[in-house]
Amino acid sequence: MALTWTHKDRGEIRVHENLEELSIDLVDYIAEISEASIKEHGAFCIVLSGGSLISFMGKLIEPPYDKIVDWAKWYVFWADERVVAKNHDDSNYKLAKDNLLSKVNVFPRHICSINDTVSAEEAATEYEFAIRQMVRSRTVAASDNSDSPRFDLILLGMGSDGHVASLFPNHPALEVKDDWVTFLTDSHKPPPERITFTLPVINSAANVVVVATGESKANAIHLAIDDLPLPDSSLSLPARLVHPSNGNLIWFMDKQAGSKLDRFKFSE
Ligand SMILES: O=C(O)[C@H](O)[C@@H](O)[C@H](O)[C@H](O)COP(=O)(O)O
Repeated sequence: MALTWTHKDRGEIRVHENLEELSIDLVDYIAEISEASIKEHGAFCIVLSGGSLISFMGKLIEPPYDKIVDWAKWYVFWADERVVAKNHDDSNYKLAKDNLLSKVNVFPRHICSINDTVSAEEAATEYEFAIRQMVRSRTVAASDNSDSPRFDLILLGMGSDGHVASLFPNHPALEVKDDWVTFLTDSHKPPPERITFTLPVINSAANVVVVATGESKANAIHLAIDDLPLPDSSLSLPARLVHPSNGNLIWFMDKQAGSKLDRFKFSE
């Protein structure tokens, strides 16, 4: 059974016994938000990331989800992408396509991925333009209080350095406010060229999920969730800057990633 609680300003925290339990809870949650979004506005705009997250979504292609999810209403985006060809093993698009999207009935025209034939800068500009068109046509909702899209669900992984999407500690991309999508040519993790959603876009979503597993994430999880002064500025821990202004934030983790949370220290 997951241990679940709500932190006063860091959202809901779900600590799972093991990865199997985490993955069942995650797909249940995705299916629930999908259904609610489709009921509310006729579409489900979901944003994916790379890394192990996609493997935790694997149960979506199995019964009962394969049949109960209304795949035809899904619109799929990425919070970040490596600027490589779509058939390259580093591509987040390829990862999701091979393991999820090719196995369910999402319409190819509802999949909004980057142009892999242009530079990182051009790919970021084109991707933002495509999303702006979808906000204009109301496929993607608009935020009520800022110039941002309001995605139904943004799914983020987290690195052991606390990076989310391709927003790395102390990188200038963290400070971009006016663009929805920005680009990097010096990513702290290879490959160096990437595009990423900016913080205002992440923080305008209706629901944001951060998934973190394994002991290597325990320190970053502790710093991102517990009330601690950070060693330097908050820009040193991107996950701490995930804070939806008018939406829900849920942290899905296993007990190894949660092992340094104050909650467990105090209950020992
Ligand atoms: O673009 C990338 O380099 C990865 O997608 C990366 O951002 C990943 O999401 C996190 O590092 C968490 O990855 P894991 O969940 O696999 O540890």
